[in-house]
Amino acid sequence: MASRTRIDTPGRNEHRLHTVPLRHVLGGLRAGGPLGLMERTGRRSQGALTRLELGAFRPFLVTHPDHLRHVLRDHGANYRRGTAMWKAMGRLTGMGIAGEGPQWRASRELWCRGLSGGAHVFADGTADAVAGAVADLERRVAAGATVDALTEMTRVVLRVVNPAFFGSRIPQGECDRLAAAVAVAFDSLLWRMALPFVPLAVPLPGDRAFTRATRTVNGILLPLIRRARHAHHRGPDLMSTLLDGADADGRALGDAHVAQDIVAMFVAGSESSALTLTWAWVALAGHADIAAEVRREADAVLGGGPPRPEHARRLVFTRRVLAEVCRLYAMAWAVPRTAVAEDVIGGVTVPAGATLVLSPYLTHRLPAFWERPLRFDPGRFTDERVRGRHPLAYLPFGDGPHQCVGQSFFFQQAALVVATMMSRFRIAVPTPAEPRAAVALRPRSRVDLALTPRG
Ligand code: HEM
Repeated sequence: MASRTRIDTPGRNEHRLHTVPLRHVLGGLRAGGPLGLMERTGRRSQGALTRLELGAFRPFLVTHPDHLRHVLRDHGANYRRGTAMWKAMGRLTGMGIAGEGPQWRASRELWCRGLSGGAHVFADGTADAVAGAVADLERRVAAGATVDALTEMTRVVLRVVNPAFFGSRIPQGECDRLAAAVAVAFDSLLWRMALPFVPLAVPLPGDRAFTRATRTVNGILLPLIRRARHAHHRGPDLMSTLLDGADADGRALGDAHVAQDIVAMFVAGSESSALTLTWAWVALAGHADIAAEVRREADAVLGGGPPRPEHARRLVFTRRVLAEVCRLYAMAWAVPRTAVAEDVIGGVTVPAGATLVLSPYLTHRLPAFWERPLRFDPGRFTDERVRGRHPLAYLPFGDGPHQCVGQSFFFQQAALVVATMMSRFRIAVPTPAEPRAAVALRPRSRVDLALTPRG
């Protein structure tokens, strides 16, 4: 399918360029869509730097852990976010945590401080939110009924977000309305992402929906921020951390900066968490022995009672299961970067301005780093096996300066969600689910969960 244009060190995939001509790109897309094309290309290139020939647009696909270390760590300053996707997203998420430069750094420091301190400060809120969401579900479903996995996981995630982000300052209904509006605004940017050269003055599909949705977002967030700013008492929640923090010039963050950072958090954190939890049910349904082990651990740790913050740390096997879900269903299947200056990666010249697409999804399937990569095996995440692996062979949360700030928050809430659900329900997924590549890795069709309360 593909041809090799240059071989610097024969037999060593990290030192050659692999090219995929346009007709093969189109053939691959027709046969299996974007994800099918990626999987086919990944199998052929086996970690070699790959150039996809798409006419005028010729991105490099980067999957080898050594190359990822080069781009994300060793020469990270040369690879920035300035791709069309990030530029379009900037209209929604601003130039704080979702940007680059000094304002991004100031925002990042605040979010890291809030989330690392928060892991214990708002952990009670997280555990209570999980308990409440699962109890609601128990009340709503009749034995054997099926529910939409993604809808239910989104509901749980948003219950957790409210105390963590807002100190439960807004009613849950408003938090859900905010999340829905952020999702609509984000989806409406698709045309602007695809056609970044079209000026804003020229209307594109999605523009009106974007304006309406951002009006809703601001209508909910800005009054909330103003009230919190003038309140006498502020809590340990993330919005308070932002309000008490300073920007790159040492000034308090403005209302718009705080609002855009919160929107960025919804975009980065909510859907990815809900989707990963959805994939966890798909994976467990296909592996009865692993599911039984998760249930045994849930019963032993929770003891039939509600989840508590300290349980998250003790759910060791469940966390390994989640780590393996993040490997096989890497939400951020493609992470774009732009090269600022010309560079050489593994002997291959990458020109200034080139687009690079890093693909954790493909890296996680490289047989040179993962034995039987398609097998679901949480045993890959024992401390010993993690230590024995290339540090960049596993990067569902990215790496380098922009590495995810919500990783430990995700594992904490997700472990509690899985354990609480397992201790309350017998869970089946009646129809197998396959992934498709949208901005995140989504199921091709609705994933049903058949739930039977355990009594
Ligand atoms: C399964 C869940 C999640 C996955 C797979 C995930 C994945 C990622 C990845 C791959 C990146 C790096 C993007 C890049 O390099 O351009 C990232 C960044 C980020 N994530 Fe997550 N994430 C998850 C959950 C969360 C949560 C729960 C939050 C917030 C509470 C969050 C907030 C962020 C933020 C703010 C960034 C940007 C950091 C920066 O640019 O400095 N993520 N995430």
